Amino acid sequence: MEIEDVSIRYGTTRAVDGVSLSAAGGEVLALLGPNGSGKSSLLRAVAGLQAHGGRIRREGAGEVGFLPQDNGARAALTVLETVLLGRMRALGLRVPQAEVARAMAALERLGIQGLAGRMLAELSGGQRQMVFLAQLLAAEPAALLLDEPTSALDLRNQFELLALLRDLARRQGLLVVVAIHDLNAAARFADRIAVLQAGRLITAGAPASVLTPALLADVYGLRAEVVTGSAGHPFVMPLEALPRAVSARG
Ligand SMILES: Nc1ncnc2c1ncn2[C@@H]1O[C@H](COP(=O)(O)OP(=O)(O)OP(=O)(O)O)[C@@H](O)[C@H]1O
Repeated sequence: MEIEDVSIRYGTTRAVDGVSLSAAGGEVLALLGPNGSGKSSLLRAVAGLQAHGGRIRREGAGEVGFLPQDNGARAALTVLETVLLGRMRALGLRVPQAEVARAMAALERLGIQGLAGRMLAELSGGQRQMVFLAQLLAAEPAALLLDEPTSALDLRNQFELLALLRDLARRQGLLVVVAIHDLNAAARFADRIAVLQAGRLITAGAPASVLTPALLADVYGLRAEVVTGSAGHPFVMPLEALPRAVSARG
């Protein structure tokens, strides 16, 4: 995937400003940055859902799975498909067994096969988040664009999901681009980290080279220590919030 000089405006707001970035199948790229720094806008543009200046090229075939951030209805169904689902019982469940097995396998990968018969509306926020992830996985995409996929998940589910995504990247050559606020989760599971601030790409590279005290001060306004965790990944420990610099707010 090649993102070249991409800019996105909403009226007079410049949400993304001349971002260039490339990523390849087999890697997990984490998009970091403060609230309003342009992560979601950039992901939506890559997913083909957002008008933008510049160029975005995806090489190779294969579907792109996109998990949007908003917690509302996330089912990737058209209106017609949704209404047709209401006729499923009347029409008889004419989904081939192999497809049901594939869907169950996606649920099992996420450890939520036990939810298969439940109504979506009766699930918790985190359970729903996992269901929509299963929906993406079942489509066996070549690339996954995920906007804060772990925001509603407990610590264990966060860990398992990110580990699963990294495994899929490694074993199936999937490209995973994930916008995420948890710096330590990004450090643990991403091959590369790209940091946005006020729509601009500040830096991109290996977690250990990107997550420095200087960056945390400049971009997040935090005085922080960065230590090397036992797994060899950088681990960020915020110490205090620095006085807000007016120019640094998104
Ligand atoms: N539909 C919209 N109309 C107008 N402005 C928008 C719209 N969507 C986003 N913005 C603005 O564009 C900028 C970037 O927003 P975006 O959602 O891409 O940031 P983000 O990094 O994903 O933020 P967060 O971490 O809070 O999810 C912000 O200033 C935001 O207010």
